[in-house]
Amino acid sequence: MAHSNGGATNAAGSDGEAAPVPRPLTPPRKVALITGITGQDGSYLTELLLSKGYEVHGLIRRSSNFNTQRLDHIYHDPHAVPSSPRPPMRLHYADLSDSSSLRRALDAISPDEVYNLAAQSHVAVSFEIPDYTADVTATGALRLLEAVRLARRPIRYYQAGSSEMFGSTPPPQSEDTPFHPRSPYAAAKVAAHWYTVNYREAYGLFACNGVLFNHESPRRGENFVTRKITRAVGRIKVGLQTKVFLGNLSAARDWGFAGDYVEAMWLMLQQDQPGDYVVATEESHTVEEFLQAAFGYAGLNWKDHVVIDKKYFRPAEVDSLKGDSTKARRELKWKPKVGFQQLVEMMVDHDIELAKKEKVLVDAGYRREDTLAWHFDSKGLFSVKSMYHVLEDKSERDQKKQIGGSSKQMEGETGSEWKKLWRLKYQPKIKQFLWRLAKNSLPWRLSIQRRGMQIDTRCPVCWRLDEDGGHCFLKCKRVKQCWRAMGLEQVREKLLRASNAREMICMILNLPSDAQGKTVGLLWAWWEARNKANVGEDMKRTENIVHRAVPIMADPPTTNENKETIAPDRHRHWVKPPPDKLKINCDGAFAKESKQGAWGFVIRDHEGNGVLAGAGKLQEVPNAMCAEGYACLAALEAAMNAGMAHIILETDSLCLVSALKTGSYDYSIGGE
Ligand SMILES: C[C@H]1O[C@H](OP(=O)(O)OP(=O)(O)OC[C@H]2O[C@@H](n3cnc4c(=O)[nH]c(N)nc43)[C@H](O)[C@@H]2O)[C@@H](O)[C@@H](O)C1=O
Repeated sequence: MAHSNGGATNAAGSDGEAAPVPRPLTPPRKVALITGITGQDGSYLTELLLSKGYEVHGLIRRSSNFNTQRLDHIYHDPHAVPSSPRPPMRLHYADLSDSSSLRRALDAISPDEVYNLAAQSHVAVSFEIPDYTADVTATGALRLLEAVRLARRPIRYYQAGSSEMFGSTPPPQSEDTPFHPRSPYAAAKVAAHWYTVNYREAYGLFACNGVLFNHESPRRGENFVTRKITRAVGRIKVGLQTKVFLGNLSAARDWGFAGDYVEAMWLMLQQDQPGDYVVATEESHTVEEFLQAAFGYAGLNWKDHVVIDKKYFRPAEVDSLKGDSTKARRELKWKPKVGFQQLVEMMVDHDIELAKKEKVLVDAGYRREDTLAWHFDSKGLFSVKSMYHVLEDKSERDQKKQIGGSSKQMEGETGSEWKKLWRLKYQPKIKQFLWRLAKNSLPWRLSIQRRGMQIDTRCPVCWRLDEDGGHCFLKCKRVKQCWRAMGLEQVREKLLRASNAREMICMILNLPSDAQGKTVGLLWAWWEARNKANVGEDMKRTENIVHRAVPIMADPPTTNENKETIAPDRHRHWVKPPPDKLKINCDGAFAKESKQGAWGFVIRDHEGNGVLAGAGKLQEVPNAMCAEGYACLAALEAAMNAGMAHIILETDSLCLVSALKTGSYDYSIGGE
């Protein structure tokens, strides 16, 4: 198909007289980016694009659990086959509520086509979390459009619209039918629709809206009515359940097969001109008719099993949807392949098979109520200690992957170097400095530039060469004078052989104590002097730096063994941890109305000095306990990453404390 604007085809300019331009034998494969790739439509679209030779990239949100089940059959962990060529499908972290993450993703992936399928897509849920729905579904689309507009190359954009936008406007609904949304979800989709039209008209973007009517499949989420029904049919058929609770049975929908609908999305982006298209089967059925078809196909009578529950009625309902997809059929040459009855049968067949597998487990003795279980403990009980070990294990494995497997261990690395570091008897700020040095996270000028800031990258001391860690501490003309003045030239030469900062710190930790003290003193004193020079002050003379290094290396152990560490009133005063331990205080907050929350933690040493802190926001939190739990998890993860082994965890959530200590959890807290 031809591309008038922003297509992936390369313009190979030729005026008839120019020498022929050598071309690759096979055209480069097109690159697509999909938001919402882990959903039903994302997985079908990924399969379709891969079958057409595309390289497919998906954006996923950072969250504490993975929900990539629908992609498991396609996705190959790049670590598992490190030598294979560029895998055709890859996942990246980004979030529709964060513009900068979208910009970075587009820069890194440089796609030809972007499919925006991500949304908070449950209509009933949107009444409970309206502003989150608006942020992701409407403003998220706007953020992505803006990123597409600012991208370095033309990109074709698809916006997933919804028949819900028609709301109370009577059927049949076509591209010319006015919108009358009946839920926060539908209103957000209308906004995203018009943002897309506006970016097309204002900036000439190749941007299309697909107004898709309900589309289902065996991959449909289990809280949408069709899948809820077919799951119930399967479980009732094999004897795992007897009743299913539903809301309004008279609502009518135009239900098609998701696998057919993703083809329409793709076709829209292959046209000469961008446009908006209704995608529908043009056949409408009520929820009751769906029930009849599904239960009837399984030889059951739905009336024996369905119970009406008011809780599933919505504050405002969309009564009747039936699409008119004439335009898509004419211009895209698209039509659905799977009809209503075939769709119902496909879903019921799938869910009966699924229920049979469940039954096997139940018959084998797994018949018990769902409980929270800690997978890493044989009894399923959670403990902070086991969590620490799990995280430590993971971090070890990740590091091995990064350095190419266990055979390439770094010099001196035994996995215990962090413990060694935190046990050193220097002041906490110096230990923290060493840790940041090992993690390459000190703000050398080259590092700042790599994070996107335009600055002069030359060393602020010698002004000759670019400043990175190696230059700053080992190679700068002036720092070499300090090493020599302290009689540490041999140590410097040894450190120069380290292949990275972490290896250098390992070497320092393994030095004899006298040389180690001098080295640490010098590094710290040099860093202090360099920081002053960096903000325009005069650079200190060598003898001043050496003079400053001496008290650091001679700093006595900062133990507090004789001081009282337990305050009389434990509930009112923060109690310092003992000298060989660090204390984590964490807390979570939760707003019931918005289901939003926040977490934070601070880690302090035995003198009360803050060593590490963190905080963040949470979306869609079901209850306060979850926010507390998240705070605890974030703090432990941070402590583990920093190699802090001896820690005390303190939280004000009695419920969490009791869950951690006993492994049981009071379910009534979340009201669920
Ligand atoms: C095109 C559009 O399609 C979907 O939105 P939806 O039409 O709301 O889909 P649904 O399966 O949640 O509801 C269909 C009808 O079924 C009624 N209904 C009765 N009893 C239950 C019930 O128990 N659960 C549910 N979920 N619905 C029930 C409910 O009141 C409604 O009238 C989303 O993909 C959306 O993202 C989208 O864009």
